[in-house]
Amino acid sequence: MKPEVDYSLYLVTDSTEAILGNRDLISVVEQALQGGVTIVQYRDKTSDTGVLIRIARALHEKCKQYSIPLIINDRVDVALAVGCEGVHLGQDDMSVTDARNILGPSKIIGATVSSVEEARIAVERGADYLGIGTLYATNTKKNTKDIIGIAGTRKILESLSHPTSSAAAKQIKTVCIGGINATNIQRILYQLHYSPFSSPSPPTIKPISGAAIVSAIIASSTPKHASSLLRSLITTSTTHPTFLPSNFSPSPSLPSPQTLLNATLTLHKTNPLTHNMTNLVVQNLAANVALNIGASPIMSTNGTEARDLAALHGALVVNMGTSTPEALTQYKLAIEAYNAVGGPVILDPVGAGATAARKDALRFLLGVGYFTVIKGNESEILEVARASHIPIPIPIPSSSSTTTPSPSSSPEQPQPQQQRGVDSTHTLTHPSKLSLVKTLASTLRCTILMTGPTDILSNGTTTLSIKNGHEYLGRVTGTGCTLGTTISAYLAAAAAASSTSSSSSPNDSHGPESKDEVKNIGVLEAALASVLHFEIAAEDAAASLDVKGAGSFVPAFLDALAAYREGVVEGRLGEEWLRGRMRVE
Ligand SMILES: Nc1ncnc2c1ncn2[C@@H]1O[C@H](COP(=O)(O)OP(=O)(O)OP(=O)(O)O)[C@@H](O)[C@H]1O
Ligand SMILES: Cc1ncsc1CCO
Repeated sequence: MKPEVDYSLYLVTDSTEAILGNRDLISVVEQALQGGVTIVQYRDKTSDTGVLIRIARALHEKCKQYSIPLIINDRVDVALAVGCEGVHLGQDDMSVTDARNILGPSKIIGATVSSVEEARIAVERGADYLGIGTLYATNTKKNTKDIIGIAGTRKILESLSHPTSSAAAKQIKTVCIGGINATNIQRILYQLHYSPFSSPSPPTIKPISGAAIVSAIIASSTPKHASSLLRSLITTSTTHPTFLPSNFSPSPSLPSPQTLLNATLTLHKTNPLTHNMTNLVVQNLAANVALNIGASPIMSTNGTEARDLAALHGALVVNMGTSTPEALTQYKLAIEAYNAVGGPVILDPVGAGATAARKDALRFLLGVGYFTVIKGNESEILEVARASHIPIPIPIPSSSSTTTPSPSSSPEQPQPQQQRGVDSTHTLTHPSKLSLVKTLASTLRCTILMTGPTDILSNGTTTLSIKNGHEYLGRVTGTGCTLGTTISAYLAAAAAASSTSSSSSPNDSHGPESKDEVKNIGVLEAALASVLHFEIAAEDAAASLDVKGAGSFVPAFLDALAAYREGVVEGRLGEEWLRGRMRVE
């Protein structure tokens, strides 16, 4: 009988100097077993057969003491010699069929796959589980060909659970591998719908069964502690992962005007901190926008103070506008600090499609942590989609546009234009934008806002088009960036209000009376409320008699942002008014 295996914390060993150092592998694995790894794979690509068998035998003895299965990488002969529970085969190793013939039906056979086709073949040949990857580049694996990210892994999981897939595909166990550690494991499992139970949720995707870890345990100076930390992170990831703000809930439909007004009242009442790691161009404007909407801004690019700031229940904006290699390490510290306490984090990948350095920076940041909201103009969101391995829609053919094919483009298909600076190109049809934003949101399990004359907002379930705003916004630099600040303030307020009693407030006002109303302000509601505050204020400012152009628009806009908040707080701007002003569908 094949043993029932718990794949949730799958340890893969590495005996190389860079990872294991001069420590004894058996003792490191024993500590990992004490910490709670649920399955062990002995992976050693260099030792001679005699050494492999000796170490495998010793590892098997230890694993048996903890009733944990031992799998041998590649070497079916070694697995046979020691009589352990199974083998793991790479694409260049013996085929699953041959291994099954040699080992028989009772042994566990796993296969590495990095595409839907490889997964299909491994299932057909009778593999028990799939090692899907590489998720992220690591020091030991930098080959970008195999790096498939969250979207590539999800594509494989989706194919396995497709209605037309075989029963074996639906039942097969799966683990993800590549660059997984304590800072990212919850986000990865969340984005891959980890479930210790086999019922798929949502039904379109088969949940991942576990995560394979190499250096986060083997290279750790305290493998027992590293393993037990990972184990507890896996366990809590099924209830509420730490990085999710407390008000996170997938909203089913268009939020009501009253909920949106409540979001503004909550912002006024909580006066939240908005921590901006933003570009040099917009520092001052962003701080002034924050003050006028009713938030408390701090502009800080020093990642070492992020933990202290994250404890103040604010939100973080990471804006790549003028970032440097050094800035990226500071962003990482800050994102980790906010993720650790469930503080909302907004990513604004400014100019992400313009240069190789920005493309790399975006890929780095997407691997660092969870973003509650990712906002950007069309070019920037297209680059987020590329970085997330999501197919790019075909742009509107334009005889006047000089399209620059991207490296991945097929010769026949026009590709969206290369972003020239921080400004956006406008090449997609509205339906393509809707579909892209929705797919991106559901793949990354976050909220995406694509700005432009019509903004598109989606949490993967509800997708909205927002037609408010004024063309002056497009003629003032950094309005997209300051919209990011505005969103952060609304998210922080909604998260703080949902986790504390609505009675504790620094400002007196007619705030939302019932705690339930506050609880209804999820991420989508807060994001929509912030966009409407920003854009209706822009419309009001542009209509002011003193405004003659983009220059005089800026001070009037700050005034209008404050006037909007005051109007809502004083009850002059109510439900009917907002219903008449919002152009959302
Ligand atoms: N023509 C327009 N009509 C109405 N609103 C607009 C128009 N152009 C931009 N906006 C609004 O301006 C804000 C910023 O969006 P935009 O797409 O210009 O951001 P961005 O390119 O990231 O800006 P920046 O890089 O200058 O910060 C959004 O609220 C958007 O709705
Ligand atoms: C102009 C500009 N350059 C880098 S950031 C920025 C502000 C608008 O995004």
